[in-house]
Amino acid sequence: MNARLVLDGVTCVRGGRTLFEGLSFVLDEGGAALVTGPNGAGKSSLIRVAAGLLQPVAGVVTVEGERALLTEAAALDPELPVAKALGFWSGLDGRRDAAEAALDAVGLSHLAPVPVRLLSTGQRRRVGIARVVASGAPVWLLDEPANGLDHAATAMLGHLISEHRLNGGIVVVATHLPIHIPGAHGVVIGEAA
Ligand SMILES: Nc1ncnc2c1ncn2[C@@H]1O[C@H](COP(=O)(O)OP(=O)(O)OP(=O)(O)O)[C@@H](O)[C@H]1O
Repeated sequence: MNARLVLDGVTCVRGGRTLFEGLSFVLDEGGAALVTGPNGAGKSSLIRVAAGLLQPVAGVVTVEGERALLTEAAALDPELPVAKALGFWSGLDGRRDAAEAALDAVGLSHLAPVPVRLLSTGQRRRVGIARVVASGAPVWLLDEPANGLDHAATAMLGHLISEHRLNGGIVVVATHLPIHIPGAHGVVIGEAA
């Protein structure tokens, strides 16, 4: 996988408050960053900056490779069966066949025919993770990926992240839950106001 993510002197201001200032790090193939900090510190904002959805007031974000974003909003049609909702996205990515394998990777093949609206919180999050896996994108940007996951599903997430990195992918994880990501670059965002 050809992947690289560089933040160079990035400063983010929201609602008139500086969330982080002059933040720099480089992730090459197989690299990971673990973003931690209290509620409201700016973890989600950093993910959005890395995704190109939020413009920093200073600094530059450089990305090589496609990005896949996981946020609270699963962006899955609630009325569609899980397999179809997932297939919609992987189809857009030109990888329709990847949906089935990704659903299997998160242990939810049995839910393929079930409408998204009937999923539990943790199941919905796992389908969101499957969407990231199915995308084939080398740069994963995961905002609170372990929210709603039980112990086994959190372990599964750790395994998927390890596998992705072994394949040369990059992962940025913002979390307030303990997730062990070996060798991850630690990014601690300052105290909440
Ligand atoms: N659209 C916005 N306009 C102005 N301020 C915003 C906006 N979105 C978020 N903020 C503020 O930016 C700050 C950082 O929010 P962010 O969601 O990045 O924090 P976080 O570290 O992810 O928090 P949490 O752990 O609670 O999810 C908060 O004070 C929040 O109120």
